[in-house]
Amino acid sequence: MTDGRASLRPQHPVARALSGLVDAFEFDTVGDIDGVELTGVSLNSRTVQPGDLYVGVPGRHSHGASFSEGARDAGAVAVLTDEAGASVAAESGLPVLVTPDARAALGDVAAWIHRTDENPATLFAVTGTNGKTSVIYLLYGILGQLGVVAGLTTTAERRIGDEAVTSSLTTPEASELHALLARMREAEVRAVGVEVSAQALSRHRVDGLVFDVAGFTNLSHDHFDDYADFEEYFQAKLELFQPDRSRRGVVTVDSDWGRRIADSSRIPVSTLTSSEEVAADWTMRVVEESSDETVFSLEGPDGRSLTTSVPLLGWYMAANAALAIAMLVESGYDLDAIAHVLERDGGIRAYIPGRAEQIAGESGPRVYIDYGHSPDAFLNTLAAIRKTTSGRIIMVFGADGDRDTTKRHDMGAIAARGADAVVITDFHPRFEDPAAIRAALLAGAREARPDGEFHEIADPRAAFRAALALADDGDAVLYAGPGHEDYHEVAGEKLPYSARDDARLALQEAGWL
Ligand SMILES: CC(=O)N[C@H]1[C@@H](OP(=O)(O)OP(=O)(O)OC[C@H]2O[C@@H](n3ccc(=O)[nH]c3=O)[C@H](O)[C@@H]2O)O[C@H](CO)[C@@H](O)[C@@H]1O[C@H](C)C(=O)N[C@@H](C)C(=O)N[C@H](CCC(=O)O)C(=O)O
Ligand SMILES: Nc1ncnc2c1ncn2[C@@H]1O[C@H](COP(=O)(O)OP(=O)(O)OP(=O)(O)O)[C@@H](O)[C@H]1O
Repeated sequence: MTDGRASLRPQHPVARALSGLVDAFEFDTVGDIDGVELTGVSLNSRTVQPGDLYVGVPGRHSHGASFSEGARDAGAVAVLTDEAGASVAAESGLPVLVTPDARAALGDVAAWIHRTDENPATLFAVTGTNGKTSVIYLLYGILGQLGVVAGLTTTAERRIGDEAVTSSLTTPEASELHALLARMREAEVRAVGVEVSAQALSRHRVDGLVFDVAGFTNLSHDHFDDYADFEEYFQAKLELFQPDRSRRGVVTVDSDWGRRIADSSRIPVSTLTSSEEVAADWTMRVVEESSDETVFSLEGPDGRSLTTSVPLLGWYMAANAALAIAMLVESGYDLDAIAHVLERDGGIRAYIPGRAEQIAGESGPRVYIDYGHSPDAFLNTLAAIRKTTSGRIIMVFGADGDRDTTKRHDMGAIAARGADAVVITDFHPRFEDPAAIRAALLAGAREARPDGEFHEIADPRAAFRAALALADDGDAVLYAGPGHEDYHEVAGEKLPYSARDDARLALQEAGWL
């Protein structure tokens, strides 16, 4: 990983001969490959471990091949790169394998080194703009209730049973993903949930795998820094629903994007809806909503159904849970068996770190820490809180620096319309001017609601305390953006900051907790 966070690798890797890799992939070579044994693979010199193949690919800032000497010093035994990187890689003295596009080769190479095609677990993938992490945790929770040893990888963490490491990327690079799957196999994991971003599909991160079931949540405005427009973003997601990526799919068809995925996919697809107006194979209906639980029913294609609950706020969490259940059934689990364990346990058991996570005392306002950072996420979370709140909603949020700037206006506008008071603060300004980011959000808010109550407080700790001071018993404070994260990124530095911990502290200071 790029920021030095830990990754999970197999503890007992079985070495494979470099010459075998060269034969299997017909790579050109520079230097002597005989007798070299591989136990791992890394895309980053800073995470190389002894016995690794270091893969040097061109990046935005540099060509990875230029870090070959560092990789060698860390224990790499060979380098895989492209023509442009070959001569600089050879200066390391390591044997060099050459291929036209090393990133495109990485997934299959990592699968070969880690033998991830041998005795694979059932693989679930989820994509969509919002809800991916939530669906993966819900899948993981239900699998646990079914007694299945499961693993997951999401924006928040990579997890095998009680062992977890914090994620940097949403979807790991292929080198890390195959190592994780190999480690999971050692732990006898039989089902794995993988959160798949559009960027992962565009950048070969899930190459070398075919998912058993892929799920689609929704598509809305996000990542227009990486994709020119909706169509390009959609095409990236659509790739997951093709035979080289997945065997079957479950697609939420509540939007035209979902309908297009279902129509354009070349794998067998079941459809799912939460809307009264849409016909689909699976139908989810909300039965009852409260601040910390949503009861729903789900009817399947054969008329069988279940009614259960998810310990989370919002119709969309019921939709996410319905997608998880439909994916399990598509992979071969029996709906009645799922219904049985959910009834036994009084509903789905799942904890999703930092997604509408509630922090509240006996009295005082309910505080939600959320990861929503797109206009559609704001819209849904605010609507769900409104339904279950008798008092006012105070919303605190900022916007990512150096990421899609085109969504800021809508984020401000939706917050202004959906909340009673808004506190705009800093959220990972990165290398941008934080005041300019806040100004863009404020402009959207003021335009949508000229008479709205808006506060601008740069420091997130002070902003949250100001929001709390505006709230009373029966009110809700929504802090959208930081979710599970434990840092605040400013000018290339990750400063320690956990919104969840700080919210607890602020509630204590205010005498609410
Ligand atoms: C913009 C982008 O895609 N950047 C990715 C890219 O970095 P880069 O092009 O800046 O790399 P570089 O610094 O030029 O270095 C080139 C190569 O040299 C290697 N290197 C570099 C320095 C060094 O000391 N040693 C070394 O080996 C790097 O690992 C890289 O392979 O290559 C890196 C290594 O593969 C990625 O980690 C990095 O993802 C960054 C962190 C990123 O944020 N990507 C975003 C766009 C992303 O993928 N986001 C989605 C989020 C989706 C969602 O929100 O839903 C995701 O899946 O996480
Ligand atoms: N099905 C859904 N439809 C719309 N909004 C949703 C849905 N599920 C979750 N959200 C909203 O999106 C936010 C992010 O949820 P989640 O982390 O599960 O999505 P994600 O797709 O993993 O996002 P990211 O890729 O940024 O991690 C939630 O906090 C909530 O506000």
